[in-house]
Amino acid sequence: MSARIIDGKALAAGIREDVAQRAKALRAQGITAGLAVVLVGDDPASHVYVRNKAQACEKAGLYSREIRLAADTPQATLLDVIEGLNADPAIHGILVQLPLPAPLDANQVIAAIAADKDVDGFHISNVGLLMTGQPRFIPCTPYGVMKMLESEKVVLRGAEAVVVGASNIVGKPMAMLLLAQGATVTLCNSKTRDLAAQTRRADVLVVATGRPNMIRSDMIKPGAIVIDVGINRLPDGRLTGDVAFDESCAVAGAITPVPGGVGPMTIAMLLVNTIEAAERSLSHTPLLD
Ligand SMILES: Nc1nc(=O)c2c([nH]1)NC[C@@H]1CN(c3ccc(C(=O)N[C@@H](CCC(=O)O)C(=O)O)cc3)C=[N+]21
Repeated sequence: MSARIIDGKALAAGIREDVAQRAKALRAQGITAGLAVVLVGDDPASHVYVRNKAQACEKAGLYSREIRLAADTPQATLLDVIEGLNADPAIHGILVQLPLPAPLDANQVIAAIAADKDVDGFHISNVGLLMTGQPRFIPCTPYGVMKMLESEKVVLRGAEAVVVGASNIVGKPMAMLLLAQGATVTLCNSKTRDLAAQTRRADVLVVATGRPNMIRSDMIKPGAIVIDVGINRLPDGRLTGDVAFDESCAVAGAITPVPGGVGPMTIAMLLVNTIEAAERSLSHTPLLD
């Protein structure tokens, strides 16, 4: 038996096509949806993601603006940049690439982003809305994972879902989304006593730890749906996930590859959130005074 490979790249392409249609309809009403990406410092991996995001915007007919700042940019300067984007009518979505170089305070920076332009869904008001079942912006990676599960017609109601990794960006919102669909959710962290005992119970296993190949085939329930959020660059330059892919294919029912799995979906959902923000701006245009 060999697992179905969930093609994130193909699914993302379809979603981006849909965004392109919506962008075209908005342009007909005089609005070009705009995304600002703020990149502080010169981490080479971050540059690759930022370039991918800009390309995806361009292909879908969105305006994108890149703001590159030096690694030693003061906190106050970064906050000023965000204030400017908050007030800029050409910008509907703002993304500040994380992690920020030390000693910048990411929590304070995220809090400064206008909640209705927070297309990452990281602002506490958006986190609170998600947690209480009134989502405004759903964080892109877990949102993309839900779209993959939907496309696979995975039944979440009553399913055992295990999420490994409890970050604000992936694990915690992932758990909330699975719970909202009726799954029984276990959220594991680096202190979990017997991780394998947890993962082996999972009908749906989502892994976001940043540790290459930490999930081995003997930690997977036969037939399980395995979603690998990890993107790790090995010393030889290749990318690998948090799940040992080849051996896990023999056990899982379906599995996402790396690359070509969750990564492209993250970018697609960023475009979805941006077009959503632009559409909302149309219906909430303040009256001139
Ligand atoms: N505020 C913020 N929001 C983010 O969404 C965010 C962030 N900060 N910081 C960094 C991470 C990482 N991230 C990726 C997005 C797409 C791919 C992607 O498209 N990956 C391709 C391969 C890319 C390659 O070849 O390196 C794939 O998996 O097939 C990867 C990583 C978004 N992030």
